[in-house]
Amino acid sequence: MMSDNLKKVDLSCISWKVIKNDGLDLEYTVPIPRSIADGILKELEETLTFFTGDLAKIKVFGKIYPLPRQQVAYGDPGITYTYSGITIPALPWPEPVLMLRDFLFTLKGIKYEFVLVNKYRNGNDHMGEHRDNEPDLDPKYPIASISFGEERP
Ligand SMILES: O=C(O)CCC(=O)C(=O)O
Repeated sequence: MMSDNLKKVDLSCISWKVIKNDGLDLEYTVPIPRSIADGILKELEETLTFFTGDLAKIKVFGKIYPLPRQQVAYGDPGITYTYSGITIPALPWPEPVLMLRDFLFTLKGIKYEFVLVNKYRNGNDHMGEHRDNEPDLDPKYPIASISFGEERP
């Protein structure tokens, strides 16, 4: 399994960059070598299936829209996440997503209990500008984001 290779990532080479601004406190790094990252993306593509039906719709100012991206959520049993007028259930962790959770624990010492996966199929899929200020999020813990695939221009 390609995600097993995360255990081989040399953590001593990782350098973090920091961006601090009004209301922004961000640390970022590119810790996964391209060859490993591409394999993990392939494994994710082969493993994950995305929400359909009502779970693939959002409500903005009372109006219902189809999501302009694909989405699925995983987490510990019983967790749900409510945002933009929908409540999504956490499905059981698939193996490659668990490996990424373990990788984040190794990197930051935080054991995340939930993940929202967003897939942007092409240049039309997107995520609007937003604040992650949902009541379900615990402000004591930072949000972690891992991106795979193409760079956006
Ligand atoms: O896909 C991304 O990295 C952005 C995700 C995001 O902003 C969110 O899920 O709230």
